[in-house]
Amino acid sequence: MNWDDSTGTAPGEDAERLVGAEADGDDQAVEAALRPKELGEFVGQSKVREQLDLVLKAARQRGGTADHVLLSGAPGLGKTTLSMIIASEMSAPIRITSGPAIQHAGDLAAILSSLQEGEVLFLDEIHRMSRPAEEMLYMAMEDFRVDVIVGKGPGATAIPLELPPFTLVGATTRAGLLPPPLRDRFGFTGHMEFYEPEELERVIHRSARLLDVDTDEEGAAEIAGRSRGTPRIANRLLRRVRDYAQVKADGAINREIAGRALDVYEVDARGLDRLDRSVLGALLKLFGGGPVGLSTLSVAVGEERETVEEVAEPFLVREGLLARTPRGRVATPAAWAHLGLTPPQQGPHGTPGGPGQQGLFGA
Ligand SMILES: Nc1ncnc2c1ncn2[C@@H]1O[C@H](COP(=O)(O)OP(=O)(O)OP(=O)(O)O)[C@@H](O)[C@H]1O
Repeated sequence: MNWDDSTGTAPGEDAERLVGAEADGDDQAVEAALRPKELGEFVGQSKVREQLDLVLKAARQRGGTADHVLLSGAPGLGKTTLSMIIASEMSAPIRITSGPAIQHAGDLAAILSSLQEGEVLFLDEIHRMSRPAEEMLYMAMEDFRVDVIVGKGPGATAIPLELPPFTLVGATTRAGLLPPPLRDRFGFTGHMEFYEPEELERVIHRSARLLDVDTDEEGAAEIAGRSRGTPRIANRLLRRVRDYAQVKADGAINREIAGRALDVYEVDARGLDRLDRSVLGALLKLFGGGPVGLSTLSVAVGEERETVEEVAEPFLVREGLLARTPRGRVATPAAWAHLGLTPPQQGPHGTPGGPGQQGLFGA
């Protein structure tokens, strides 16, 4: 069986969902207020935190600039937050940009040449930078130098430009897409994992304090369980539950209020939303749990193939509810249990419905 642990999401579509991990406009305003400012305040990611703490302490003791840092992991796990903490721990200013914003090498040269000594340059979505900019970055990272090309064609000349030492913090959701020469130039790479429910509870309690919302232990646990391992989603759900508590109750959040609020928003106990449940529901009810081809499944739920594959499936796969196999999508026993359905009788070869079903629902 070919289990796929992809966590990539389609940025645009995911951002529109309450349980989407990408930031939406509403998040951006609040996130700044909720970001931890120091490494000690940053919840979870204990390995990355411990290792980064050493990198930063050592750099401070040497009175130098910290090594370049690469942070990889799914959206909303705290890469931007960590880059700001790196700058603050190094008492350095930070400049924030992203790969898609740097289309020409000249864009990058303009940023690099205006950096101050020790400054942190945060480059989000570093895997989406253009190739010429990427090549310029190699030299800047290694030698703190860039060649600025003046003129065009055969008369073009390269003018070397010295840069002050700086720390590049690159963030990527797809570390595998980075060319090895770029990856190798980072002194430290931290991989951000999804958060455990207890860690998300701490994030929620901290945010509730900052937002001045009364939340008890069980209320925080209820929200954490539906937050898909992601602090950004936890903070967003907390805000929606706060609204509900304010309008429908006395403003305080407990398990019952959190559960009722998130039921209104159609985020279930495991963090699945309407789209996830409709994909899973079709797989179980229409195709007996599969295997079924992606195209057939997409038509059945009335969604684009890409939406099912890139928006709904990664979380279903991660949760062990759906498997991508060479013969198509297959529901796991946990999927039947989650939707409260009984799987069909096991066939002689172990597949729900038996061998007669194989190949029935092609791509
Ligand atoms: N470890 C953490 N402790 C507390 N809050 C956190 C933590 N990680 C993230 N958050 C909160 O989650 C929100 C999203 O974090 P952040 O913007 O750093 O994620 P990101 O990984 O950079 O996302 P993207 O890849 O979409 O840019 C922020 O409001 C931040 O306060």
